[in-house]
Amino acid sequence: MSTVQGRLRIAIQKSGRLAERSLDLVRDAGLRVVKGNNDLLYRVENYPIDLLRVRDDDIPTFVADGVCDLGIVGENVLEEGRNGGPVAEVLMPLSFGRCTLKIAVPPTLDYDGPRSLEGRRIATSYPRVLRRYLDDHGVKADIITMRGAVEVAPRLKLAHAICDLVSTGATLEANGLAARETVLDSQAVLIRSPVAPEPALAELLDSIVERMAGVVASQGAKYVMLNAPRSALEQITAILPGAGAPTVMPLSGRDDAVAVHAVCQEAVFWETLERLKAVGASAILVLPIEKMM
Ligand SMILES: Nc1ncnc2c1ncn2[C@@H]1O[C@H](COP(=O)(O)OP(=O)(O)OP(=O)(O)O)[C@@H](O)[C@H]1O
Ligand SMILES: O=P(O)(O)OC[C@H]1O[C@H](OP(=O)(O)OP(=O)(O)O)[C@H](O)[C@@H]1O
Ligand SMILES: [Mg+2]
Repeated sequence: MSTVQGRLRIAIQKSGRLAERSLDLVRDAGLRVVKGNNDLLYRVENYPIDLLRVRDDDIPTFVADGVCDLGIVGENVLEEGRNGGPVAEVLMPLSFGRCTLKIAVPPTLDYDGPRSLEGRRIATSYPRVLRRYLDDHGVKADIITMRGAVEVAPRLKLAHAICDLVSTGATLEANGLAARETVLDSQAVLIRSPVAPEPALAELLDSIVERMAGVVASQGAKYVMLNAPRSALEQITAILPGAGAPTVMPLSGRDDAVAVHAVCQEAVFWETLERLKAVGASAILVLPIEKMM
């Protein structure tokens, strides 16, 4: 049973790359968050829920141990936290905090695949994930663990290579390093404790998870309305991304044309609209979707 009587707890990053989007997700799920006088704990005023704001490294353990019922954390941190102890269940990817853990090297290192790392020193904040990668590739190398500023290690002659998170690649470029191997693709995920909440809170927990799933599913989803020649209906349905079966309605005074309404689960690009027009669609309207259950 969860350690806090009468209230659920959600662990989110206090400050950093995931902090704002995590709070947005919680708010979009209908939780009214109020800042207390305690910076560590925010309260939710319309449900018995608290938000625990911590360093992201602590989130997997808090959730695995049942100190928190849910948590939002990067897959990279979750993987690094695996130590044979209890694990949190990954409920869903959240489509933010996307980055890739990569091995990068300076131009002075003659690189020809992971074997080139044999006997070298590699600096990283993810020693466990890197060790697993090296073992999988049969490479023996020394790992130097650094908390931050990993990218300066080769310049300081602390290491021959680094293994660090990359998103735009600007940090690597600024430090004259080139990405060579992908160790892990990562994004933020929602995790759930293996420790059940107290029975009175179980239903609330499930409904919060379901709401968050709805918020994530509606991100990027669009409601598309258009008029189409009846004869082009099949082509139009095929072009609409992730639309399933659209609603088709008659247009008054027109036997040859219909109105089509569809929820598109995947991104609708300008190219999509151009292709729709090319097969005869007109009066195309694309609306954002707020929530989806
Ligand atoms: N450049 C990036 N682009 C997108 N997501 C990133 C990037 N760098 C990191 N992330 C993701 O955001 C998470 C948090 O990154 P941040 O830099 O805020 O971590 P931190 O410095 O370890 O923070 P904390 O103080 O909470 O320990 C990372 O673990 C990763 O999942
Ligand atoms: O490929 P880029 O877009 O340049 O992003 C990569 C950088 O982002 C992260 O650090 P962050 O900026 O979060 O700072 P930190 O090192 O203090 O965590 C990561 O550790 C890299 O240094
Ligand atoms: Mg951290």
